[in-house]
Amino acid sequence: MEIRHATAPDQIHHFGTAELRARHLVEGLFGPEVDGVYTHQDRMVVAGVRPSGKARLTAFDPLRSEHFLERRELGVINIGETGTVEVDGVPYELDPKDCLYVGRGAREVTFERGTFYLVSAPAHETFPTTHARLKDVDPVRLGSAGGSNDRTIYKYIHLDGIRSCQLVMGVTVLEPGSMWNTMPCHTHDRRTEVYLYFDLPREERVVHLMGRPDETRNLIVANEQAVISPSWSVHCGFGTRSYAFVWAMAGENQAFDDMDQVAITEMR
Ligand SMILES: O=C(O)C(=O)C[C@H](O)C(=O)CO
Ligand SMILES: [Zn+2]
Repeated sequence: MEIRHATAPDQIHHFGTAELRARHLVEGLFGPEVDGVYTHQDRMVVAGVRPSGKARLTAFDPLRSEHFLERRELGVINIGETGTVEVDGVPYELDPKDCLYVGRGAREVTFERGTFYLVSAPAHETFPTTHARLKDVDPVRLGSAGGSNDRTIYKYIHLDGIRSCQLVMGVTVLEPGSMWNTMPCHTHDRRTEVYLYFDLPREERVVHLMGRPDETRNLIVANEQAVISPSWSVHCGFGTRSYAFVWAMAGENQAFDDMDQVAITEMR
């Protein structure tokens, strides 16, 4: 597991493309074993696995704990075909884009088939392990074809959905022909947010914008890559094709709407 330190807003104007990517872009998440990045931005763990047999969630060294979820909670989204996550002997069959929340204290978590994206944050309390299916979630339709941002937000882990200590997590799916996510954009100084882009054809890219609203930078992002956005950073993007993405947050509060909106005319 790779460790990444936090970035302060006054550092970003010194970054060239390579340093910006090294600090904020997460590539190569979906190997046969669970692996990923431990970021000091709100101490989130961003990981993934595309199991070839049965893959196990282990206690990586940066955690210094007996098992991964000893002091943490976990959100899992299946971005591939149907697969199984087993938690302490209980199997959960996740269809494409389904979510599983795993509460603090679970000891043995395994993955079979499917392609699983994992986000974890420190937890002070145990909430029940819960499976939520895409088809059972109330979709929130936003944007318009005219704005090239006609999209549907599926909120899974949030104050009115699956309860958690810190994690807030869901999936946004763009309609064919719509390219913009999260525009107009926002920051939320209370939370770090990580986007994982998926369902994007191999040759296509998302131009992801980050940085302070008045000093943005871009990352060119491929399918199944994630971007870590510090609390002070905007996070939005434009695809060369439609795509979906998983958004996940942790930090001070869990109010989804607690956003500091940025007018398009204020962006630089
Ligand atoms: O398409 C969108 O807009 C989003 O999905 C926005 C994210 O959910 C987000 O940034 C929440 O803070
Ligand atoms: Zn956000």
